[in-house]
Amino acid sequence: MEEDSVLRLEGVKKLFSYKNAQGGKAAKVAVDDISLEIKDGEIFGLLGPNGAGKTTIIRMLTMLAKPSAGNIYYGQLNIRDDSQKIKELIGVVPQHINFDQDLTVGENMHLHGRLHHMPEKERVKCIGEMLEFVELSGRINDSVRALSGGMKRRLLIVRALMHKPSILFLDEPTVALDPQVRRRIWDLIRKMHRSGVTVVLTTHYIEEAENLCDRVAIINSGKLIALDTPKALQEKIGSYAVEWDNEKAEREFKIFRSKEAAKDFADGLVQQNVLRRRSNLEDVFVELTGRKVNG
Ligand SMILES: Nc1ncnc2c1ncn2[C@@H]1O[C@H](COP(=O)(O)OP(=O)(O)OP(=O)(O)O)[C@@H](O)[C@H]1O
Repeated sequence: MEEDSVLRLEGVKKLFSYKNAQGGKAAKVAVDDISLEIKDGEIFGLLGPNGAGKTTIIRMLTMLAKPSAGNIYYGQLNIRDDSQKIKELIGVVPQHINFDQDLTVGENMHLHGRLHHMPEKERVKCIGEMLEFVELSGRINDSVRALSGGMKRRLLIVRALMHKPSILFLDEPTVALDPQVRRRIWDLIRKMHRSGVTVVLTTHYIEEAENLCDRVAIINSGKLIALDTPKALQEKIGSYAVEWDNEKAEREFKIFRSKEAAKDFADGLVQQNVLRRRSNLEDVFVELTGRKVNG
């Protein structure tokens, strides 16, 4: 175990059993033997396409689902024996907004605080601070229904911070938000991170993983394909890319280790719309899996 590790997965597996169309028994391996460590103070990303197994991993880490095999440790604590203690350490931001829409902003926050056994005085103080943190102080008495999508998401994030967890999990924190609102959420995640929280998030947005994460685990079909800093992952496959349109007007690309090799290749191409650029995490994903993250 690494010294600065706060969370460790050892051979974690999740199998879902279900009935197939013929009424027979079938099983789906959603998470397949994943081992990794998350370090204190990092922003760690689980990147993969829809159905890769990211949500299932987060659900096991936050004890909403039990692993079929393997172990999960928070420091010395094990999710099987120490779930109560671990619940106090973690905050969870679900993928879907799950406020009580008939309650106000303040009432929803109080509800969450009561679930964590926070006394009223502490709740009032904390809610004031949290709403200020996300510039929603003026909305405390408004119905949650009246907030924009971006505001609801900011509120969802600070609600998960009320009991002062040291690790925050966010499942697709910016899904379905427009680019401007997405950037605002990124700023909020960075701000929380600067205040000392370790962040674990899932995403299928390449840009999100590249911009936000210190390290990224690439997940495909339940398996861990690669894990490193975005820069190191890019450098592993080669830092330079050339792309062009093929005969069917589809984009193709090739990766190179040197700028000169990329330039020579690009200069020799007769195809349309030739572009030279730096490689990115999408290229890493395609090189390693043969498929696109979002396609
Ligand atoms: N309760 C379940 N029963 C059967 N199969 C399931 C169940 N939950 C998830 N799966 C399957 O497990 C696989 C992984 O799903 P999961 O939701 O973890 O993926 P994901 O990477 O989070 O994708 P998304 O971003 O779409 O949520 C998928 O093939 C999914 O259909």
